[in-house]
Amino acid sequence: MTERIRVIGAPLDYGADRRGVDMGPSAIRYAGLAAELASSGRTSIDRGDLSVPRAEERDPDAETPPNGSAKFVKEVRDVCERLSDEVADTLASGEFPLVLGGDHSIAIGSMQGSSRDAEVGVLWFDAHGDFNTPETSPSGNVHGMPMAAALGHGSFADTDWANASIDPENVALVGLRALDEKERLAIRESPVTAYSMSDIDERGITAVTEEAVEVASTGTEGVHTSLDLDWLDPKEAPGVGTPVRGGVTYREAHAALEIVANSGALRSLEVVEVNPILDSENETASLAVELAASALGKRIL
Ligand SMILES: NC(=[NH2+])NCCC[C@H](N)C(=O)O
Ligand SMILES: [Mn+2]
Ligand SMILES: [Mn+2]
Repeated sequence: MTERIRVIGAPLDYGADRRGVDMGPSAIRYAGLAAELASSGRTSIDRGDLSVPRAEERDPDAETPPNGSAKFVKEVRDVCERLSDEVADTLASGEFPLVLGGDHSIAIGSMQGSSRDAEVGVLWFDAHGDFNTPETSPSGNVHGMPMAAALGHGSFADTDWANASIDPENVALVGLRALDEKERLAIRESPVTAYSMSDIDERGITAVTEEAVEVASTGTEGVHTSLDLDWLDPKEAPGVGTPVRGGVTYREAHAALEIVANSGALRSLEVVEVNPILDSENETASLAVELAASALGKRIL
């Protein structure tokens, strides 16, 4: 991996209930992203943040979405369309897209942009499946829907902004431990491969991640990796909006992302759900920086 990294901030918080995740990109930069990328032997350029309308400027009509079950879908769509273009442009310029969230709904734009001109698989490191549709979601929050959106499930089937050309056979979800009832059924019925925390307990992080990389990369031109910081145990990553105990440890997370780097298949990366308001002295943002560096080739020796 020698391409220059293009850092793209997507300070979106319309997909989640808890405010503050819009400050994620700043917190991640403040935690030393540029220096860490440089110390990984990578050159990078920071394109700043995509503009996101402030909550205070929200269109009051947008709070009542047409189907009543995906909140602020208009705002999410607007940002995801611009993010998709930026990611596609980055790849077309021969650069590597590193997207900083923002809540996880931005993954809809990242996945669409990354898969626009290539067969792409997805590695999804998350406590959650994010496999709800507007029809199944108990919360209406779009950050619980991006994987289903990219695969064109439910009412996302009729949209052109959400649907990405990703084969579910090349999707691997890793570290699941909090699923809603209908979401769980949808994952079981889908051809995606899902590894729960129980699989990690039984087989270890190395075996699970190696297999997940295989699933995501076989027959593709590269893999988009989406890292939700709530994948880690809340003791390591307290600054997230939807913490779930029983997550992976600090070392397991690094081990997994080093395997991703070693595969040589990484095409685009995003780190999401860092919420500095809920964090303790920016430690979750620092973790996001470290883990991004591991995924991008940083090694101890
Ligand atoms: N990206 C996330 N943190 N997603 C959490 C989703 C939580 C829950 N499953 C929901 O759909 O509302
Ligand atoms: Mn999550
Ligand atoms: Mn998520």
